[in-house]
Order: sequence, then structure tokens, then C-alpha cells
Amino acid sequence: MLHLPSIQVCCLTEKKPKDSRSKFGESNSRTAPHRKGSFHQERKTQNVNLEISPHRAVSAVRLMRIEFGGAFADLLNEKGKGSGDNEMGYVERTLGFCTRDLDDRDLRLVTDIVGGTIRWRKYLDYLILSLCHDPNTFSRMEPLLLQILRIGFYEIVKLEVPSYAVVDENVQLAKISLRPGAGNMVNGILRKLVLLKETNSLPSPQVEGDDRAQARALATLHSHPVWMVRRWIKHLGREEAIKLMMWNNSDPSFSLRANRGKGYTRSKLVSRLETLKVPYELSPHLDDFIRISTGMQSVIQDGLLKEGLCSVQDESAGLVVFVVDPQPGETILDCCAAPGGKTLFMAACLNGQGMVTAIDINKGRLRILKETAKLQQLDNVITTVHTDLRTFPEDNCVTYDKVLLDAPCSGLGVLSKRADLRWNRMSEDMEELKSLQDELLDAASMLVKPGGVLVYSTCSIDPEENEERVAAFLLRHREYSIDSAERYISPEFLTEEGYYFCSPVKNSLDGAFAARLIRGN
Ligand SMILES: C[S@@+](CC[C@H](N)C(=O)[O-])C[C@H]1O[C@@H](n2cnc3c(N)ncnc32)[C@H](O)[C@@H]1O
Repeated sequence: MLHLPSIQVCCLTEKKPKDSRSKFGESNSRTAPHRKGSFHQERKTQNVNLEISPHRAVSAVRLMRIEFGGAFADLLNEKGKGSGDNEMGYVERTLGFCTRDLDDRDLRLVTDIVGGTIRWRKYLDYLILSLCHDPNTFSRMEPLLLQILRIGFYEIVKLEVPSYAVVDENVQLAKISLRPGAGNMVNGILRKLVLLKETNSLPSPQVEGDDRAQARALATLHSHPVWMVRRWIKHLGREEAIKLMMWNNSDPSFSLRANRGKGYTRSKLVSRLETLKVPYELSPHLDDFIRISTGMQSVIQDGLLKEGLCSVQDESAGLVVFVVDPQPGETILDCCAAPGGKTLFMAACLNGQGMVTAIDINKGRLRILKETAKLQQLDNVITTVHTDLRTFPEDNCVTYDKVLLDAPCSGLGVLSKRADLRWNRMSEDMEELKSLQDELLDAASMLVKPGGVLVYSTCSIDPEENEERVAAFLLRHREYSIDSAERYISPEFLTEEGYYFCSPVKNSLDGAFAARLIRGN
């Protein structure tokens, strides 16, 4: 992990600099002083730098925010164009200038570059380090300079953008946002890279030596943390682990669920997508779902999500709802419900009869759930409760027909969509998560009616968070037994034990797991 000097941390805060000097380098003669309250006007007239390609400037700043500011790598770019001004504010505060506004093509490029650069970070850093004349140059490199180099490396090595454009544009960005010397350095390193690529002689870590050394090399080649690679080799074997990493590094595709609760059917969604010229595929597994791999911006801009006509939901998550099998008239408890993807789908299945009680410890996320329920006209069958599941049974003697525990987990099944997650998870998190999952399972089990159903689910592919948690639970709770998921999902998702398991490698969807358990007494 890189160390960020304090002067650079302050550039990532919301505060405006006193003047337009770049905090990353020298005074920038092309920029003008920033006056309070006149940001937009000023941007248009004084601070706009048309020599810089806007998508690269925005990408560099977004990468800084993600790595050092804790911002989430929003691959969906959900805020769409509306976030442009806000983002430009960051760009100006960070770089000392703005660029012209982003158009749709720029937005797509930002999404591609940011997602890809984050995913490939470890591999890109390996290449950059190999091309620096001494290791200290790399370890002491200014964070913004490193982001600019990563962008250039990613564009040349993975996106195969014509190298002259990448070199010129990134040199220019480094010169203007930092100083001329930084531009020279970017020029030197990128030109070396181009030469190596053209002669097919890019450096490559050798997968050899003991297990540890091999895992380290594979981790670099496929850009994942070493601990994850070792864990997957142990659980899946080397070939599957490599396939999984390749899946995690591929461009994610998204599914949309037509919101039946609001009377919006899949065929209506299909007509809308056809009008918008967004290519789609019908889900072979779920009647309300459609797959799209491009065109999310059009869906967002058309207001389909805002109007609650459809939701972004992976089919693997939709299948968990199939395992619960909500029926009209039932009472259902969704224990870790926010932001509500599964709650809303379950509520839509009730056809207005029955109730889903959605509890979550996170007030903000629960508020989102409540607002979406209203938007999707499902608030008549959804009640929200802000509480800690672990103490909920103490104050609540009501029991439910069905209880879903969609537990907090490592998210190791959704790394293709959550590009930054692989770098934020630590191996130590796993132990903490496992004990939390056990505690939550114990609490959830008290809330099921005799004869009722408890579904434990995660978006992890790790057996220690899945099968092992269920096995340990069944040893602690003899009143529960496994109810095979075979009646609710197709055989390709069924494990030998009767659990639902969606494998990114086998099923080309996000990873997910669910166990359906019946309470005997
Ligand atoms: C995997 S997410 C749930 C996703 C949700 N089911 C959906 O489909 O949108 C896990 C949720 O568990 C919540 N959570 C974590 N610990 C909790 C606790 N002790 N009690 C209740 N909720 C908790 C988190 O706030 C988070 O919203």
C-alpha cells in the first residue's frame, strides 16, 4: 500500500484551496484564482483547460478519491451526468483546473478506465516498478503521478489504445497538474513501455518455486491480493482459481428486474430498451430479469430506475428470493435487509397480501430501502425496523413464516462488479465475519415459526462463510434441518447438500449461496 504524504491528503477534502496553485506541484500559470460562490461561471471563463482530455483528468481524480478518500468505485456511475459538476469541483480542487464538460462517451471512458485501473492495480504497479530505474522512484512517487502512470499503462497494455495518444495526453496531464518534470518522467516511462509492448517483451512474473512463490506470481499476473489467491487455490484448485480471477477482471454485465409491484412487466421493459437502443438478453433463469452489458447510462438517463419501474439486481441475488419462495399472505422477516434488493423482490411476489418486515442496523441504508419501497409502490407490504438483529429477539416475541438472513459477508463473489473490494478486504476480516454470521444466524433462528423456513444467504463463494457456517449452525440447533433447494432453482445451481450455489466461473453470474432450513418445533 502506498503512503500518502499529508499535503496530498488535504487536497482530497472538500475544502477549496486559497488559490488555484496545484497542491501537487508548482503554481500553475494556466489557472486563475478561485473566487467563492462563482464556481460555475469561473469554470466556464477562466479555469477550463481545453488541452487536457477530460476523461483522463476526471479518471485520475476519481482514482485518487477511491484510493485515499474511501469513495466507492461506482462502476454503474449511478449519478450519471448529474454528478458531472460535483466531480468537476473535485477535479478543480485537486488539479487546479477544470476541463470541458464530460459527454456520454467521456463518461463511458471514465467508467472503463477507473474500473480497469483499479482491478489491474497490482499488475500495473509491477510493470511501473519494473520500468523505474530504481525502486525508490516508485516507492516515493507522488500519488497523482502514480495514478496518471497507471492510467497510461492500463490504456496501453489492456485497452490497447493507440500509444501516441496515450503518451501525449498523459504527459500533458502530468505537466499541467503537477509540473514539467513530472511530464518528462511520464514520457520516459510510457515510451519504455510502448517499446517493450511492441517487441513483445513486457516483464512478467514467473510462476515457479514453492506454493507461496507461485501464489505471489499469480496474484501479480491476475492482479489480486496474495491471500485471496492462496485461499482460492486451497478451496478451488489452481485452474479454477485462475478462471475466477479472469472473471473478476472481466467487464461486468448487469441485470435489470422489471418491477411487477408497480405493474411494470418484462415485456414493457423490453420495449423501452428497444426504443432506447440498449441491447439486452432475457434471463434464462428468472422471468422478470433482463441482462444488459452496455447502455446503463441510457437506462439511468431515461429515468427507469428513478421512477421505480425497474431495479438493478443480479440474477444470482434474484435466485436467493426463489429459494425463500415468498407466497401471498405470508409474513416474512428480512433480517439484514438494506438497501433492499431482496426485500423489494420478495414484496413484489406477495401481490399485495402479506408483509415483509425489513430490519437493518444501518439507518441510512434502511432509509434508502424505505424510499425505494414507496417509489416502487410496495410500501403497503413492507415495514422497516432499525435495530441490531442480535438484540431484536429479546424485545420481540413475534415469529414469522419465513426468515431471510442475507448476512454481511466478504463479498468475494461480487469482485467483478466491486472493482475496489479486493483491495479493501483483509484476510483477518474473514474470522470476524464468521463469528458475526454465527451470531446473526442464532438470532434469526429464534424468529422462525415452528414449521417455518430460515434461509441463510451470502454473496460470497467462500465455503467458510457458506457451508461451514450452516454446518456449525445445524450442530448448535438440532431443531433445524436442511430443506433441499431443488424445488426452487434449476439443477445447475444445486449443490450435493441441497444448497443453492451460484459460481461466477460456472454460471457467469455473481457468486451467491443460500441454504434453506426448516424449523422442526
Ligand atoms: C449483504 S448486506 C444486505 C443486502 C440486502 N439483503 C439486499 O439484498 O439489498 C448486509 C446488511 O446487513 C446489515 N447488518 C450488519 N450487521 C447487522 C446487525 N447486527 N443487525 C442488522 N443488520 C445488520 C448491514 O447494515 C447490511 O445492510
